[in-house]
Parts: sequence; C-alpha cells; structure tokens
Amino acid sequence: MDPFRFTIQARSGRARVGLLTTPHGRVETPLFMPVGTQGSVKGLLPKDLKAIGSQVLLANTYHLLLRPGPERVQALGGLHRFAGWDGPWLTDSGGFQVMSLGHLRRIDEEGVVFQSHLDGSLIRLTPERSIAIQEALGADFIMAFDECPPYPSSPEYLKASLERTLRWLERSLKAKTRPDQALFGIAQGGTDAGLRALSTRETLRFDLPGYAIGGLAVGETKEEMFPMVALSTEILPEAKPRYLMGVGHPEDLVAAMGLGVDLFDSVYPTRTGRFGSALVPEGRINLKNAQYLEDKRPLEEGCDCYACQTFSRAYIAHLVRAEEMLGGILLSLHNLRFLHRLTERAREAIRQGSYGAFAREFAERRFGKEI
Ligand SMILES: CNc1nc2c(CC[C@H]3O[C@H](OC)[C@H](OC)[C@@H](OC)[C@@H]3OC)c3nc(N)[nH]c(=O)c3cc2[nH]1
Repeated sequence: MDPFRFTIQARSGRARVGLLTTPHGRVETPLFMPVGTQGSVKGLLPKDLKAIGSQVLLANTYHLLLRPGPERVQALGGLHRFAGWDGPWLTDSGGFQVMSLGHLRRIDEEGVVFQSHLDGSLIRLTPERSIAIQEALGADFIMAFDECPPYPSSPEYLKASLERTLRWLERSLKAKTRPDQALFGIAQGGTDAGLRALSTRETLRFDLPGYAIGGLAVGETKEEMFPMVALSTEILPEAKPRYLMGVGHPEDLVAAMGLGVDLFDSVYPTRTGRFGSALVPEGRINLKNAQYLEDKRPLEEGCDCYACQTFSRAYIAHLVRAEEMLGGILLSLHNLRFLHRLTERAREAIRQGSYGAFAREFAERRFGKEI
C-alpha cells in the first residue's frame, strides 16, 4: 500500500483539509513545518514541539552535509533517531542553500560546485548526490535537486534554468532507491506567468506524491508572488499536496491556504523570536520596546502556549534585554504555537465551509487597527 496517501477531507472554496499518511504517522494539512536547519529547531526541545502541535520538521541537506555529514547521521539511525523526533521529517535538496549560503563557484549541467561557508572547502552537489544524501539522512519527504534562480532573473535565464531543473528532476527520480521516502518535484519559472505555467506543467509529467512551488519568497513583492501561487494551484492536481517553499508570514499563510496550498515552511517564526519579537493577531510586537517593561499581560491574550500561560510581556522583555537564552526560547515557542493555532483554526473553518469568513476575520484583526 502506498506509504504516502493524501486524501482531501473537506473543502471551502479552494482551501482544503487533507490527511497525509507517512511512514512516521499521519498529518493534517494545511500545516506549518518548523525549520530545524542543522537537525534542531533552535532552542526548542522535541517534546515541546510535539506539545505545541508541530507535525513535520525540516532539516537542511546543505548544512548536514557539511556537518556532521550524512554518513554519521545514517550510522546513528537517521534523522528521527539522531535528533529525537519520531514524526515526519522533510529535507530540502541543498540547491537553494548553495545559492543563498555557500559561495557558489559554478553551476552547470552536472550540478553545482560551491565553497563551504564553514571552511571554504570545495563541494560538488549533483542530483544524484543530493538524493543519496537525503536517503542517508532518512527524511520522509525529500526534494528534487533544483535551481532556485536568483530574483530578479531574465526570462532567458529563467527558461534555461527551469529546463535544467526538469532534467535534474529526472535524474533525481532515477537516483531514488528508497520506497519509504516521497520525492517532491519543485516547479520554477520565477514570477513570469508563462514560464511558471510551463515549469509547473512539465513538472507534472512526473507522477510524484507531491509538488513544491519553488523560486518564490526570494525577494519579489507580494503582488508578484501571489499570482504565481494562484496560477500554480490552478495547474497542480487537486489530489496531491502542494508545498509553498519558504513562506511563513501569518497573512501569507492565510492567503496561500485560501489558494489551495497545503504545506509551508519558514524560518520566520523562530528567527523573529530569537530577535525578540512575538507574533500576535495584530501583527508583531518587539519586546525590546520599553513599553513592555511594565506590561503584565501575556504575549497574546488567549494563547494556550507555555510562554503565554506562565510569563508576562514584562518578564520576556526583561529576558530579551538581558540577552537571556530563555527570551528567544519562549518567543520561538510562542511564535510556532501561533502558526500552529492559525492552521488549526484554518482547518476548522474549512471543515465548517467558512474559510472566507475566517480569512476576513483574520485580515480585520491583522490590518484593521494599529497595534
Ligand atoms: C525563504 N524563501 C524560500 N526558501 C526557499 C527554498 C528553501 C527552503 C529552505 O529554506 C531554508 O534554507 C535556506 C531553510 O533552512 C534555514 C530550509 O529548512 C530546512 C528550507 O528547506 C525546505 C527553496 N528550496 C528549493 N530547493 N527550491 C526553491 O525554489 C526554494 C525556494 C525558496 N524560497
């Protein structure tokens, strides 16, 4: 039986609730995936991630390749055992990170050659090697090796790049050996509607358990990004999960869920937490701001997370100013819980057939008044 079944449980407009089975349990979509770049969601214990409703964690092929190395992770039982998370994992293919982190030396038909951002050593990544690394790491969801073109790119570059990404997808699929891992293809095409449609249609020629919308959230405006999301979900098959890579602002999740996106990842909630900010329905509050030093209220009234149930804004503002680790930990915990509650409420609204009302209420609180 297919280890990765996806069934639609409810619909409301283009939004849908899905049930995605994996070898490490069933997850409900739409869902937000916390990023654990080096095999850990910074500052948070796996048991606390479970408690706040995290379902799928992300790890980074590029980072884990450099340190500790996929062979070590494999020898230690793979990501689930190594990092103490027995729910599903997703790993990216490493292409994007090379563009954004490594010192890219060359990109050609074979793959990419880059300098490690750690010690400057030269490393080559090809579709075959990316899949081998992801198989050693043992994630449940693995990504095809692709190129996420820089923004902006010329139409000529976008077209050549998406065509190479399609050839790399074929090579990624051929290199895959584990039936207990789901390989997602990644559509590209930048913000050019014709090329986005072309890449998405060509990616669909490969019958895969899910498809990612790539090449977005790389600096383009929302006005450029969302038409590409809408175009993509019009073309992508209803029956397969859609993963919008790198998108994590609450309002962007609400808009994209309304357009039929099922899976999201972003460093935003944990990174902004480490920098001292809390996500709230009105937007974001920065606890470094002196106004919070006497504020007895929780980060967010009504939030059920440990940070909101136990501490005041004043205490967390103190921790942030004192550069106490606990400040970033509590804010990361709250921010992830905030996104998980958002997707929980979204799933409930979809089941009630009232996603439109949910999105309107969200927008009124988010944009209705100044904080
Ligand atoms: C932000 N906008 C954003 N992120 C895109 C990521 C990377 C997601 C990646 O983004 C961080 O890596 C840098 C995360 O680590 C910090 C990774 O989590 C492990 C996450 O992997 C799924 C893309 N990855 C691929 N392979 N292809 C893409 O087209 C693409 C587009 C993105 N846009």
